[in-house]
Amino acid sequence: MRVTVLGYQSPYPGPGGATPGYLIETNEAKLLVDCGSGVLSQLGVHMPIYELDALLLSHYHHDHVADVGVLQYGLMVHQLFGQRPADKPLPIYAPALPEQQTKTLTYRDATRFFPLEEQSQLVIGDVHVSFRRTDHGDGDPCYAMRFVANGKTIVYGADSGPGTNWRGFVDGADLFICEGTYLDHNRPKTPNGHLSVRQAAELAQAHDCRSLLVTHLFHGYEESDVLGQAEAFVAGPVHAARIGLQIVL
Ligand SMILES: Nc1ccn([C@@H]2O[C@@H]3COP(=O)(O)O[C@H]3[C@H]2O)c(=O)n1
Repeated sequence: MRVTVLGYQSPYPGPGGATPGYLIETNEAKLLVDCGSGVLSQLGVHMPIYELDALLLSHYHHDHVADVGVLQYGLMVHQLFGQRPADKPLPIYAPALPEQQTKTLTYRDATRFFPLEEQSQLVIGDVHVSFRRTDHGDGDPCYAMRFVANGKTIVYGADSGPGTNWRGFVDGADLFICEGTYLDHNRPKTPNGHLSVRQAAELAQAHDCRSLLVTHLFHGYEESDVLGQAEAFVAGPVHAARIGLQIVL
C-alpha cells in the first residue's frame, strides 16, 4: 500500500495548502480518504481524478469535505468527455448521519452515496476497510478507518479526542495516521475532540504501532516542533504530514 498526503491542515488551508485528504493506493484500488479544501488540485498531481475507485469520508466537518462538490463536477465532466464510464458513479462511503449532509452525495451519474455505520465492512479491490467511531463532534459520528491489504495495515484516525476506544483497532498497525491538532503551547485544558501531537505519539506507542504519521496540523506549525513533541513514539519512524509526502508499506 502507498499513502500520499494530499492535505493535512486544519482548520483552513494555509497559502498553497490543503485540509485533510489522503490517497491510498494498492495494485487494485485507488481510494481518496477525506476530501478537504485544496485536495482535488493535489490529487491531480498524482493521478487523473477520473481513475478514483472510491471516496471515503470520516465525517462532515468542512475541513474534511470542502472539495466534494468540485470532485462531483469534475467526474461529471470526465464522463461527458468519455474518460470515465457514464454508468460508473464514484461510490462515496460516508456516515449515515446527519441525514441532511448525505443528501448531496449522490449527484447525477457522477457519484453515489453509500451509508457507513460503525459495523460496516467494505472490500474495495484488494483492500478491506473497517470502521471505529471516534470521540469527535457534537453527537454526529466520525469514523476512523482501518485499511488492510497485502498483509499490511493502515489506520486513519480521522478526528479523534482522547475518549476514543482504540483497543482492537489500531494495535500493531504498520502505519497510524493520527491527528495532532495541538502543540503543547495551544493545547486546550479541556479535551475538545482532538489530540495534541504529544498525545498522538503516546497513543501510537501504547498501541504498538510500527510507524506514525502525525496530521491535522495548523499550517503555521514548524515541522521540528511537531517531530520534537512526538518524542514518545520510539517504536519506528515518525513523519510530520506535509503535502506530497508518500509512505510505502
Ligand atoms: N478550540 C478549537 C476549536 C477548533 N479548532 C480547529 O477548528 C477545526 C474545526 O474542524 P475540526 O476538523 O474539528 O478541526 C478543528 C480545529 O482544527 C481548534 O484548533 N481549536
